[in-house]
Amino acid sequence: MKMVNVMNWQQEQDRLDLVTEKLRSRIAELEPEVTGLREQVVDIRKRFWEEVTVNTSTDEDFEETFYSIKQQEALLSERERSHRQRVQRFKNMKRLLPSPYFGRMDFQEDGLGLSDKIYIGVASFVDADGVDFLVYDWRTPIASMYYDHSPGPSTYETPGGQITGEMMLKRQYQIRSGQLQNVFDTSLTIGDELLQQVLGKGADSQMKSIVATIQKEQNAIIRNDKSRMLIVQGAAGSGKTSAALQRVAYLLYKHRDRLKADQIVLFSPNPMFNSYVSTVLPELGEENMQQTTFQEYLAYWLGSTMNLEDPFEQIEYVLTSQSLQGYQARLTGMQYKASEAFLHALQSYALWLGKEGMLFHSICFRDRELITAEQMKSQFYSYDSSIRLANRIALLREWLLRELTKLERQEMEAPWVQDEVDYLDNDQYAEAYSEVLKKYRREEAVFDFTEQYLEIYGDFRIQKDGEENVFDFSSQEEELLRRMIVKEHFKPLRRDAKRLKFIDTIGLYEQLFSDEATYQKMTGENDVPDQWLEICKQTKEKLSHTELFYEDETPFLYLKELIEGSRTNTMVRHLFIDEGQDYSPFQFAFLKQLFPRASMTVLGDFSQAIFPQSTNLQEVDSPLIRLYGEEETNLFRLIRSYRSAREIVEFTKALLPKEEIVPFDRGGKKPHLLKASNDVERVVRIKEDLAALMAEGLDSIAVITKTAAESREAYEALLAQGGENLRLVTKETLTFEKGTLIIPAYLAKGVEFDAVLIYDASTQTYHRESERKLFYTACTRAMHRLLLYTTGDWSHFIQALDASLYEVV
Ligand SMILES: Nc1ncnc2c1ncn2[C@@H]1O[C@H](COP(=O)(O)OP(=O)(O)OP(=O)(O)O)[C@@H](O)[C@H]1O
Repeated sequence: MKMVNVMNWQQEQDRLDLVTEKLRSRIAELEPEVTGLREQVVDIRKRFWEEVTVNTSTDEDFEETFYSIKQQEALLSERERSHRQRVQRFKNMKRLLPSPYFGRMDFQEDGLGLSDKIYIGVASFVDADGVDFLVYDWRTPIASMYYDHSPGPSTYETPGGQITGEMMLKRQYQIRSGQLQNVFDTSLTIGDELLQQVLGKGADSQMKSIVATIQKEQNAIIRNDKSRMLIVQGAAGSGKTSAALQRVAYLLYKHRDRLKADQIVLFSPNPMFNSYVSTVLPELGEENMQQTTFQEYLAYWLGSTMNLEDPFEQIEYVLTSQSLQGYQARLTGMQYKASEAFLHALQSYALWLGKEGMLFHSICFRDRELITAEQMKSQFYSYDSSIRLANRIALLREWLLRELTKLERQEMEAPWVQDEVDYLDNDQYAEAYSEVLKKYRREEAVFDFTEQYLEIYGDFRIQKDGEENVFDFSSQEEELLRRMIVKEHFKPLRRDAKRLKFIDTIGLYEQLFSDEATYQKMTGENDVPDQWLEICKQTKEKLSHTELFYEDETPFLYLKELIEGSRTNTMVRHLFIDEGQDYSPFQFAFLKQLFPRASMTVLGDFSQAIFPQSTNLQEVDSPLIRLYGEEETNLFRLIRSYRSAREIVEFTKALLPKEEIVPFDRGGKKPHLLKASNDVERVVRIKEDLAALMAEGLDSIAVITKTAAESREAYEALLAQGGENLRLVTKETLTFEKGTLIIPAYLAKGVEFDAVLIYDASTQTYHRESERKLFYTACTRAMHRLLLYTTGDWSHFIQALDASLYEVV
């Protein structure tokens, strides 16, 4: 690091003052205009019809009116567009004002004499002449050089080709309220002083933008716009989430004329994470993308008819139910149901169903089968087998609706209808009649009804004209009423038919889990997993209660869509999947199908794969690479870890077999190991440590446990010892707040804390190889301090470490 000398400092402050002044005066200049524009637009809207001549008496007049309206419309939308742009510019200037830029580079382009001073900030600011860029937006092509190069020969890409030249100077600034706080000149060997400062700070309840200190390897990810699929395998704390959010902002800028924030979707690991990252984009002056979780999607489509297990219940089972019967089979089932093999099995199964084996629910009415499952089946297989399954289902639906209409007509004669009519006393009768009338007028059946009514009313008139007393008004009215009654009763049948409820999806999914030979016949799959029959038994047992295991939910929905026709969302253009290692190959294939027009960015860390259905992101034959093919896929690896102090990274890195992770050089304290002789002593110790950490100024602390039950136990034990201001985090927790949290490791994914206390690092708790990654994930949440506790023997993951990596206290 080299601090700039006093003379340069003064020059920089003078330049800053100048830019600040220009910003101020432009803001003052624009303010009335921006407000004026808004009023103008409102005004045009209000007077829209006053301004157009509405005259349609002749063709010519009509044409004139038409053009007059068109003209008004064009004027209005032009005003609106320019209004929007101006407001955006105005907002950008206001955002720039306190800290107009964070970087500068002096660049001499080859072949040009003078070097340019390029200042970089969160938005562009052009001088009044409209030519001179006082500040460049960090997303402009030239600004890329700032992140990619140190002083020396440099290049950057523009739409017109590559520009080369010499970077003479690279400078970083910290500016607050228009005052220079720090100025650093950087070079390759000196490193990133600003980053040192930023990383030394405390954790926040909201993620921050990293725009001022984006690293070269992150910049490549942020700006890569070439491939359909971008995969980032990055160590814990290497900035995957940060880079993803910067990438969203970059894409919104680069494609601002055609891409809107709601065309980008981020899949997050849990709802709390949504709140954690929600301020980054607004901080960068962009609107937030859509955020969701995969579970939310499943719940939307399946939640109303089935009881769904969520991924956290699934992981609790994996972590706590080893001793239960059938545990191993369920685990094997989880893996199989997550695989591409099972996806292919379902595809083949759907083809098989095209020929035989479809299952339907009979349509029943008043304890009678109106249309039997067998009738539907034979109707279904009477359609040409070359028609796609989903299209044949659509044909069957049409057929059913027609059949229902016929049956409805027949049903009018049924005695129960007459009973129902008779049952009405006079008042009720009149009331029901007018109710029925009103209702049918309101609803879609109105045309249908009017037709019927006219039919009857017409008859009445004809008869009335001819023979005065023959007409029996009440019998006609009764007939109408009978029709209405039947129609009302048939409504749910029609609605269910429209919604394809006649397909026995549960039965079809259940049917798959038959003995090996049948499974092979239906799917063509020769390999079934071990303990197949036990897997079948468990799955069926769950289905019999209209429940689904988490691992069955995506396959179930997929099968449903293979039969009914798949849903697609063509509006979404970019999909971001964070914690990508926790999604199954099956889920990825599903997402690809769901968003056919979207590019995908998948970020993850296989070392943090804590769910049994995980996907390895970077293996040569990873299903993820196969998803769009190698040609369409770019794989990036991030190995530098920014989150934790060096000592913590060295400790956590050693927990993994051979993971390449390079700590960012920020010193701290070694992890502390504390062994207590019993639970009470441990909790008392934790309470004291919490107080000491807070006294050090660390205000975001997490006590991390393995399971939800352990979290509750820790929470209660701490409360019993007089612990204060503790917050127990469960899967229902929606917001992320500062303070002291008690949280299971799987919910702490993706977030970070000043200090992490591992509540129980004993060998009983972290023992199995599959728990190594969970333990690693928990420890890597720590930025500045990591403390581990036990009352028994240390986990053998710790025992295997070199003693120099920690301090026993
Ligand atoms: N270039 C950078 N400049 C400043 N801070 C950075 C940079 N890159 C990463 N960080 C910081 O490092 C921390 C970890 O970043 P982030 O959460 O994005 O990592 P991650 O790879 O998603 O981590 P994990 O997989 O462990 O959840 C954050 O505090 C982030 O602000």
